[in-house]
Amino acid sequence: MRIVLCYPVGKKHIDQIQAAAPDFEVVNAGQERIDELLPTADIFIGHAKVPVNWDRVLQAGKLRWIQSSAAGLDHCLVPGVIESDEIVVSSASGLFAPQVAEQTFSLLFGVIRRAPLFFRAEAKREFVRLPTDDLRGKTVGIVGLGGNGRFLARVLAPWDVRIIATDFYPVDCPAEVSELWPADQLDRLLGESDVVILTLPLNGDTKGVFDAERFATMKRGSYLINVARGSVVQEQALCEALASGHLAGAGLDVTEVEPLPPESLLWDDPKVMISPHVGAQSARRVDDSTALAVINLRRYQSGLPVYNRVDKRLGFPHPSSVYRGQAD
Ligand SMILES: NC(=O)c1ccc[n+]([C@@H]2O[C@H](COP(=O)([O-])OP(=O)(O)OC[C@H]3O[C@@H](n4cnc5c(N)ncnc54)[C@H](O)[C@@H]3O)[C@@H](O)[C@H]2O)c1
Ligand SMILES: O=C(O)[C@H](O)CO
Repeated sequence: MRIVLCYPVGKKHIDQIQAAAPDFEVVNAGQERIDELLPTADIFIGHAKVPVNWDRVLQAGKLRWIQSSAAGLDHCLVPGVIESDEIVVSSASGLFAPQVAEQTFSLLFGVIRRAPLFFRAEAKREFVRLPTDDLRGKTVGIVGLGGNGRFLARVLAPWDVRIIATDFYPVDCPAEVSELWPADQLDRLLGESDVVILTLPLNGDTKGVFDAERFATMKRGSYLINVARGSVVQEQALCEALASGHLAGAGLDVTEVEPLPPESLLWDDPKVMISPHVGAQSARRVDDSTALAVINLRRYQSGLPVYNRVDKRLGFPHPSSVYRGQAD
């Protein structure tokens, strides 16, 4: 039986996985050999950034479990995997919440404190003083109160903001959140928020949901921060909402196409701050992904349900499955 890995593991991580699954052969495919080796895997741990021939994987009929090293599963939830009764999929939901919050803060404060304009002036050695906005007292709407959204709510609270949120499972409202509504109350959230932060998954229901109508529903002068997936937003509509002045700014860690094409209007807009999908990045990312994989490997082999098991049609875990650092 074979475990195929595809994330930037070192010897330490491979040893940890091997120790947790002594009956398995552990093979580190990396991005270079993932397409070739995935059909031979019983278990896949990782995150393929390169195209994979999933038909070949499904025809081989070996794969039983995917432990993603990413929170977003859009890379592996192809129709054959979704329809399979045999393949379990679990995610890294919430695992990178502190880093995603740091990235959200740098975009959020960057945009409201006009960092893109100041950086442009700085590059020209110009000392340009312009009025800036501030966060205190504003209403922040978090769309998707999972691992990332909840962490953000906690760390935003000291700014005396009113935090409202929507979630697919609107249960267990944290103390920092004034109102938690079901996902279908998105327009209500948009109409009340000065800052909207996207922390929801990309799936059939959420693709392109931020269209011209949604932007028109947002408050005039509000900000959009997207640290989820670029395709949740229709970028043309976003550009128009910014150009008309309806939106005061946007901070984007993710874009519809990555890398963002050179011709995109977003590059030139001084109200926009862009980062190259680095929200989950940190030196400890691989350690954290491996720690969850090891916990789940032990559970999987003992017949216990793995943490962060996703509903494959939705692409995210039920709250009861979420790993919150429980001791095993
Ligand atoms: N920028 C980055 O580097 C980065 C890093 C991690 C995650 N992400 C993205 O952010 C998403 C969230 O990450 P997470 O770790 O918090 O995942 P998570 O699974 O813990 O949280 C997602 C939450 O969104 C909710 N949700 C689902 N559909 C919704 C809808 N239509 N409206 C409102 N809420 C909805 C779910 O119920 C869940 O609580 C991931 O799916 C991934 O695509 C991006
Ligand atoms: O989903 C995630 O974990 C990040 O976006 C990296 O893929």
